[in-house]
Amino acid sequence: MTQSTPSGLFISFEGIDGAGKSSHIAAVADWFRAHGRHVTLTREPGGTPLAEKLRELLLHDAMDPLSEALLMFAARRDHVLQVIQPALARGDVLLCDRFTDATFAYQGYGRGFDLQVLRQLEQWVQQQPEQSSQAGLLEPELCFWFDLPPAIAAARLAGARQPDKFESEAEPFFQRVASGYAARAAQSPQRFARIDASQSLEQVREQVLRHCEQVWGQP
Ligand SMILES: Nc1ncnc2c1ncn2[C@@H]1O[C@H](COP(=O)(O)OP(=O)(O)OP(=O)(O)O)[C@@H](O)[C@H]1O
Ligand SMILES: Cc1cn([C@H]2C[C@H](O)[C@@H](COP(=O)(O)O)O2)c(=O)[nH]c1=O
Repeated sequence: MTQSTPSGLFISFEGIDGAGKSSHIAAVADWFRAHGRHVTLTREPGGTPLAEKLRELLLHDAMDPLSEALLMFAARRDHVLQVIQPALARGDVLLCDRFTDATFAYQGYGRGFDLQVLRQLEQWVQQQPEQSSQAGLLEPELCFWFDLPPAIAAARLAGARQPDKFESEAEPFFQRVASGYAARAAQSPQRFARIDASQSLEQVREQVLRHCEQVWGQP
């Protein structure tokens, strides 16, 4: 069950590396601020001092798929408790650069890690007490999914920055990750807004802001 607090709004941004999501989060933040909302901007893995330390390990150190999945969820647990739940309880719009859909796409589909184990970890980390007003699984109300063929993403990233462990993966890995996002979107179409990220920066921004207007722009 998707659950948000009465007034807090949880939105995530997803896609393969280089799909362009980070280029548009600030525009969404500005859109909500212009509509009178307080915005918390954060990211995964990361978002707290502990989770940022884990991010360094995750993005740069070789490890087996189980260690990678456990560290992703350990970072997430701290992030949920220290940042996400408090922000939603305050009624903020919380914009998160990646969340658990990334774990299913990268560790599940990309690495081939057991999806059932990921679902169990998700329950442990994101389940909120039944007796609380936010009972159910904590997850984004909406995920902006920046959909882009891996070959185009790779061309955009080439030379843009020093690649980390994930960005150094070859195209077949990103084909699997992309199929993971497509599968997640097919399973929960009401939670995903697919953005055609192959268009120009300006056109992509228009798609994203049009979606904001349609969903949250009405008085
Ligand atoms: N629509 C676009 N057209 C052309 N280039 C783009 C477009 N969107 C982003 N870029 C460029 O592609 C590169 C990757 O963009 P960005 O960092 O926003 O992607 P990302 O999805 O956040 O990647 P990552 O997840 O790896 O951090 C940047 O150099 C950015 O300027
Ligand atoms: C949350 C999360 C992230 N990842 C991967 C995906 C990216 O390659 C990096 C994060 O880098 P970004 O530039 O900040 O997007 O981490 C992952 O594999 N699993 C996850 O759950």
